[in-house]
Formats: sequence, structure tokens, C-alpha cells
Amino acid sequence: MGTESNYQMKVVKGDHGYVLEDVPHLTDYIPDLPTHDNPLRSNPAYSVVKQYFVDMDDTVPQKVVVHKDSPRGVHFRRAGPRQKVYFNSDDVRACIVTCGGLCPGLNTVIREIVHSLDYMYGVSKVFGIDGGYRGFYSKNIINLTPKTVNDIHKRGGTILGSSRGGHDTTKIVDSIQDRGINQVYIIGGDGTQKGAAVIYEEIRRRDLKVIVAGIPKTIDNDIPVIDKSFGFDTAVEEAQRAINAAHVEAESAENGIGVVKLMGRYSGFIAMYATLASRDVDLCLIPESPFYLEGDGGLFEYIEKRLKENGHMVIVIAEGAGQELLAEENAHAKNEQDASGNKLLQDVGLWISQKIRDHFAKKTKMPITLKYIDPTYMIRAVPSNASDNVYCTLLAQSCVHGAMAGYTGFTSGLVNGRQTYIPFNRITEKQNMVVITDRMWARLLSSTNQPSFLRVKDIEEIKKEEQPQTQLLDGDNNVHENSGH
Ligand SMILES: Nc1ncnc2c1ncn2[C@@H]1O[C@H](COP(=O)(O)OP(=O)(O)OP(=O)(O)O)[C@@H](O)[C@H]1O
Ligand SMILES: O=P(O)(O)OC[C@H]1O[C@](O)(CO)[C@@H](O)[C@@H]1O
Ligand SMILES: [Mg+2]
Repeated sequence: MGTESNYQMKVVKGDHGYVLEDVPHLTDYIPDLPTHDNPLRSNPAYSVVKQYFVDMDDTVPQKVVVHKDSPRGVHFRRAGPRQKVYFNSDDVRACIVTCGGLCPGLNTVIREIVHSLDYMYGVSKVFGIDGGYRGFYSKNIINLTPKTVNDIHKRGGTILGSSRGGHDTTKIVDSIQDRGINQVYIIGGDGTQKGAAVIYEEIRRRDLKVIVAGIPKTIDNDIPVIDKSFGFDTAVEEAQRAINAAHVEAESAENGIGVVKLMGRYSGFIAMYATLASRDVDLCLIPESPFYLEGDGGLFEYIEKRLKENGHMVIVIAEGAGQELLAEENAHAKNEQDASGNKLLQDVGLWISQKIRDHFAKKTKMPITLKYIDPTYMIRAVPSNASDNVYCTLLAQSCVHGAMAGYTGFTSGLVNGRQTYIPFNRITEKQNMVVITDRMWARLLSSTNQPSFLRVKDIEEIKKEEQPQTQLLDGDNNVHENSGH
């Protein structure tokens, strides 16, 4: 794709190194907009709650671990309802679109946007865009009411459909304008949020009173700044079923090896958390941690050792791990991309299974039984679990409050346990990755007892390459320049 965004940051500085990375507001480019009292003021469920409305000056720090003399650092605007809104409920025409790969919880977010708009703000004109960005200009829109979306959260996938590619900014904004839509809710990953940023810029260029609000979706947990993405917990939980099966199979055979491939194109969070949660895993391989097969400290040596000690083992491998090894072997393999420009990966699970089988057949006298399980799509096609459902509800409600209050060009996200509004480019400029010199990865290594495949020299190199940690808290906000697209 590669549409470049010119998103202008709105930065406010305060005392003691306080920085607010604010989000745009309709009044930044449309002066003298009338305001209305927030309808929640007369809603019996809310009017009794003290301090229900968020103070205009409330912000949330990006770092919660600070030193005595350190500056206060970067903050984001706190999400929540405001006393005044910039839309008359009857005038709102909202639409929702879901883009990119599936993720547990998409339907819950759709449901909660529709319900929040209707039950909190009395907005009844909400439409679904069919099949991702291209649905804006190629298909009819779907009427969404609290009744029609009532039990969709019990289903996996997205009732609206999703797609990759097909982002045509001019056609999308033309369609928004033609249909009289004035609130656009965009649910998707890093690519989707980049698309949302350029839609926002075009809307602003045309001086339209239209909100563009994003909700971050990524099963890989590769979106920076936010604590974690919705659906991630569900995916890790679902992965346990595959790991358990691999363990049962491995344990029941002589020198049994269970190999499980999990999602994670550039970031190994699912594999790392699924491994930490399971405790049956002996080896976890992720894209961020290069490994090698032969020789001292290599993968085969470790497998042999483990089989001799335990008689069986379980390997979890993220789909993006070891891609450089596959590329070396398949120098002529086509460099293919999906419709959004994401690189298509080779199947590392099949490859590593075959490598292990060949090694034990040709180079050792150990007979092994290897079972390869690929639950890739199973972990993201399921409905969200209870905790993700709550999370999705908060994200959706926060997003609706922000839109009604006139904020635009923002992504709704959880930062240090608080709902916030984050400027688009903070979400898209980097990619969240596991930092293998961080304590979280060290915890994993000590839980599996696997080799790190790193020599002291390699560790020094990695440390040099790394950006300064934005959060002293373990495993948090480990961001790298975005390698997607
Ligand atoms: N730089 C960009 N500018 C405009 N649109 C983009 C850009 N990158 C991606 N998009 C559009 O965003 C949509 C989703 O992108 P993509 O397929 O990369 O998924 P994603 O949102 O990153 O989600 P995930 O990677 O988690 O599945 C696609 O329709 C794509 O055309
Ligand atoms: O096959 P699809 O639908 O393009 O999705 C696969 C990709 O989507 C992701 O789940 C990200 O959404 C990656 O982990 C994976 O590589
Ligand atoms: Mg992506």
C-alpha cells in the first residue's frame, strides 16, 4: 500500500518535563462549532455517578515507573464522557468498518459501539461497511441496530467482513461525504490505522465535520503504546489447547516431539505468553530471537539433550521465526506479498518439523515420533473470552465518548490500565516487539530452560541496536521501527 501520512502532532508542554501528545479536535479546523449538553447528564444510570465526566485536563502518563528526578514525560488524553458534546444525537450518522486479519472480539467491539451510541447518546443511525475499506466504495451499507447486533459477541470473526488492500482514500472519503456520514469508527491493525490516518487528513483537508476514530486490533500484539490488544488473551488461551494436544502426543510416544506453530508475523508475543502460560513447552522460537540448527548450542543439540532427559518435548514456534534460515535455503522463493503489501511468510512449522526428522534419521540413532500441529486460524477465529469482552466494551465506549466530544484522528487505547485517546501516528510509527534482552524473555528462558542461541557478542550488538526503553516496567512498550509495509 504505502500511502504516506502527513499527520501533524499536537504537542502541549508543561512543567517538570510534562508533555501531552494530544489528539486533534474538530474545532482545530472548524471554528465556532455549537456544543450541546451531554445526554448522559440526564441518564439516570450515569447522573448519580460522581465525577462521571472526565475533567478536560485529565491525562494519563505513558511511563508509570519513574525515578526521583526524571521528567514527567509523555502523557495521553484520558478517555471518557465530556460535559459538552459536538453533535446533536439526531444528526449523527455513524459507520463502522473492520479491516485486516480476524481477531477475537471484533464482533464485541461492533456491538458495543452500536449499543453505546444508541443507549448513551440516542444515536440510531449506525451503518456497517461491508468487507473492509473497499466496502466504502464497492458495496451497500448495512443497517446496525442494538437488536441486530445483540448477540454477535458470541460469534467469532466479524459480521461486517474484513479484507486486505483496496484502500483508496479519495473514493473512501467521497463515499463518506456522499452518504452523509459524520462519525467513522475504524477497527483494525497497524495497516488499518495508517489508512485511518490518511482518511482523517483528507477529511480535514476538505473541512468536513466528520470524526475518524480508530480501535486498535491485532492478534499479534504488535501495536505500540497500548498495554495489549483485545483478543490477545483469548488467542493465548486458545493456543493452550494445541499445546496440550502436542504435549499429550509427545508424552505418549518414545522420544515424542510435539511442534506447534502459532501466529506472530514480526512479534512473538502469542508464542511467548502461550509458552509461559502452559509450562509444558521446552522450546519457544520467535521472530525476534534468531536461532541456528547445527553445532554447539544449536537447536538439534538441545533437542537431543532434552529427549535424553525427559523422553519427550514440546516446541512452540511463531510463524515469523527462522524466516531468514528458510530464505537462505530457498534463495529462489518468490518474494510474495498480500493485498495490503505484507510479506507472505514461508511455513516455518513444516520446515522445522522436516529438519528435525531428517536430523534424527540421518545423524543419530534415536528414533523419534514428531507430530506437527498448526492451529494458526483456530486461535483467532474463536469468540473473545470474558476478560476480552470487558476490554472490548471499554474500548468501544471510550471511542464513542471521544467522537461525541468532537475528538478526531485518534485511536482509543488502554495505557497503564487507563483508557486514553492516542494520536494515530504514535500507533503507526513503530511496531511492538518482544525485546530479547528484556526481563520478560529472560523469564521465558528460565521457565523452558532453552538456550538463548546468543553469544555475548550478539547480546552486545542487540543492546546497541535497541532504542532506549520507553518504560522501565518489564516487557512494556518495547517498540521497534515499523517493519510492516
Ligand atoms: N500505509 C497505508 N495507507 C493506507 N492504507 C493502508 C496502509 N497500509 C495498509 N492499509 C490498508 O489497511 C487495511 C488493513 O491493512 P493490513 O492488511 O495490513 O492489516 P492490519 O490492519 O495491519 O491488521 P493485521 O496485520 O493485524 O491483520 C487494508 O485495507 C490496507 O489496504
Ligand atoms: O492469512 P491472513 O488472513 O492474511 O492472516 C495471516 C496474518 O494475520 C495475522 O494474524 C495478523 O492479523 C498474522 O499473524 C498472520 O500472519
Ligand atoms: Mg498489520
